[in-house]
Amino acid sequence: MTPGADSLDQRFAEAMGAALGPDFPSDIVLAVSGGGDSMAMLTLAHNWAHVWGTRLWVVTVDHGLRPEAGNEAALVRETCDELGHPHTTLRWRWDGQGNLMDAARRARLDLIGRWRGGLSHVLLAHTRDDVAETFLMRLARGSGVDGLSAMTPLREVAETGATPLDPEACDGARPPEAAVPSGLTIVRPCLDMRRAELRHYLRVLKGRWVEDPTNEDDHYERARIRKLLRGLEAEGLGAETLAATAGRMGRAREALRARAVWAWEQCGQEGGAGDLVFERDRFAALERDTQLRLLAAALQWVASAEYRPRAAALEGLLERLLSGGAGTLMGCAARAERDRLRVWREYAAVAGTSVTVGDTALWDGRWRVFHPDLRGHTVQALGEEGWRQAAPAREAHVPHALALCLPSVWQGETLRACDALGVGPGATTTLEQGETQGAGFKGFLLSH
Ligand SMILES: Nc1ncnc2c1ncn2[C@@H]1O[C@H](COP(=O)(O)OP(=O)(O)OP(=O)(O)O)[C@@H](O)[C@H]1O
Repeated sequence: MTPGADSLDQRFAEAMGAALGPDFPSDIVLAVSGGGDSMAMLTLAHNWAHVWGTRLWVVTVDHGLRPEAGNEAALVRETCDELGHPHTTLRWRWDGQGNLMDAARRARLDLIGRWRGGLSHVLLAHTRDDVAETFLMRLARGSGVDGLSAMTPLREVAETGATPLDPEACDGARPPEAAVPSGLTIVRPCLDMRRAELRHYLRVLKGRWVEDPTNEDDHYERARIRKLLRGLEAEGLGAETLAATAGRMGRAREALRARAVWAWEQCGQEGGAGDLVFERDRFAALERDTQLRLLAAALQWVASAEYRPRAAALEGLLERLLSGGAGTLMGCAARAERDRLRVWREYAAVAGTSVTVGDTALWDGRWRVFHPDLRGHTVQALGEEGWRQAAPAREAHVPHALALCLPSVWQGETLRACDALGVGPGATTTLEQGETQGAGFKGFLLSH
């Protein structure tokens, strides 16, 4: 039996309470596409916010992918006007790069992150059906424990960077900036609800929503998976079972992650050039999953890469290291040294990349270079030429291969500074890998 509207309001309030704890933020962002799930969430959040005196900021991203997208944004706006919440439409256009659905999801979060001002919480309307579908999709792709883990009701996400939002892309109100910038937390209060329950809720309340035709279009993997799921449901392997399995995978992942963090504390260390070092004997004594997990995370951290390396390539590199060899993967170099294993950035992967001193952009996705005296000069890898020019002033003992990939400041052809080597005017280069924000490799391990 489908539960009635009251019980869904109750469950929503409980989910919010569990996710936020006793200190509710005064203002919250709601990402609403106009589809059934998020339109139901809008009504649930409206009822909830009314009780708690919370202000809701509703945002719709118009991906410009379908002619109806503008109408969907208009429907959300109308509903917000009726309910008395500010609504904003953010516009995005695909540049044709990468997988469209993936790019749209990324762009959505990025745009909302830049628009949100000082607000820290964004509500998404993922349901238990989404958990089951994602599980099936990942299963079909051959994912391991990490990929099969269920989404969580609360997730801190990577800082979206300081690129300002283009005012042309924003139609509507913008939340004010906070005195102290905060991280971004995604809240999924509908994660224990079924899509059918949310639609029923909207029908009972005579709420409106738009059915996205791509949800039934077999060109999209998501649509095919939904069909497959309906078939499996008929055979007794329903969304509930799959979602529960995904939940168990999440717990398994937590346990494996905790072991990797423990192992890192036992045998790992950050080097002085953005590299990572493991004590060879202790690393060799770890169980295979922990070794793979540490090596994968090390490569990801050093390369600032969003994705884990492919399993086969990772296994190959691990074998080479364990047998005393070396290799490269994902723009990183790794080698066994006398009593250590080291992973560092491969020079070839950063040669030619540059930012300007004082830019908000990080160099190589993780170095912040700030020199008040050298503003406007170029940041790039040290390379052979920099190594040669630095020779008279080189202080620190950084091996040649590692030094090549160090960020350094250039004025034309002349090396002006390289902090790790003690060259130039003072240490103002910091490792600030986006989402770990100074928490270092341990912070990265904890969040991956
Ligand atoms: N264009 C968009 N603008 C704002 N928020 C969005 C948009 N698309 C998705 N979202 C948010 O992300 C959540 C998950 O996105 P997904 O594409 O998986 O949604 P869905 O299952 O189709 O849900 P809905 O029926 O609400 O569109 C949505 O429930 C919604 O909160």
